[in-house]
Amino acid sequence: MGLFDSLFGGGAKPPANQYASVKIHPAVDKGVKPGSSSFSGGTIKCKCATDPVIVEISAQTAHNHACGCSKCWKPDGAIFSVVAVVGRDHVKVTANEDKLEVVDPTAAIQRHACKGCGVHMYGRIENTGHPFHGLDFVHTELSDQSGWSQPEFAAFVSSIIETGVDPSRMDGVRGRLRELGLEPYDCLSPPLMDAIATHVAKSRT
Ligand SMILES: N[C@@H](CCC(=O)N[C@@H](CSCO)C(=O)NCC(=O)O)C(=O)O
Ligand SMILES: [Zn+2]
Ligand SMILES: [Zn+2]
Repeated sequence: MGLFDSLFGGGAKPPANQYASVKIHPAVDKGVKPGSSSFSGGTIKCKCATDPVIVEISAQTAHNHACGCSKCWKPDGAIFSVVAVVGRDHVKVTANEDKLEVVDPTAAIQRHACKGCGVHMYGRIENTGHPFHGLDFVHTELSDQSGWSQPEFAAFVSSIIETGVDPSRMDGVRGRLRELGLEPYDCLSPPLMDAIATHVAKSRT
């Protein structure tokens, strides 16, 4: 055994990017880009080559995360979406609003999608009793600006199986998420789950 191994316990050290071949989403696959604390918003645009839908977001986003659920919009080939929240008063459609339709009016989050390209431009909660009422869900990868808040964790990870990922791939997926610093959870992160439970507890009293 060499000096290094005798000092540090021996055994092979795993490479830092052991799971780099596992693709999560183009916005994080090369590493998570930090947001900017001085950033205060910008615009997002759908993928239509002509007459794109444009949405102005006049604030920094929060709680950005990779989401494995079946309902959030994902770019082609991605197994996760990347989605953040922002106060609904800071979200304004500024071009081609007539191209938007609600994907599923019965869902808690009403996702307004472009009829031309299918991209979800914003998800809004209309139920005033919902813990996240007042927050809209947006995909900041649709923006040309940089500085948006960075993804912090991965939510609804087990849900990727519902949209076709083979269960045998889950160790690799969770391994890659951890390498990227996106702690994987099968629902939301503990602070968000606590916020939901606090809301429920208060609404019972
Ligand atoms: N296994 C389900 C989970 C769907 C789900 O509950 N998604 C969450 C998170 S979306 C953004 O983080 C949610 O709040 N959904 C409410 C809604 O979509 O209206 C699945 O994969 O479908
Ligand atoms: Zn479009
Ligand atoms: Zn989701």
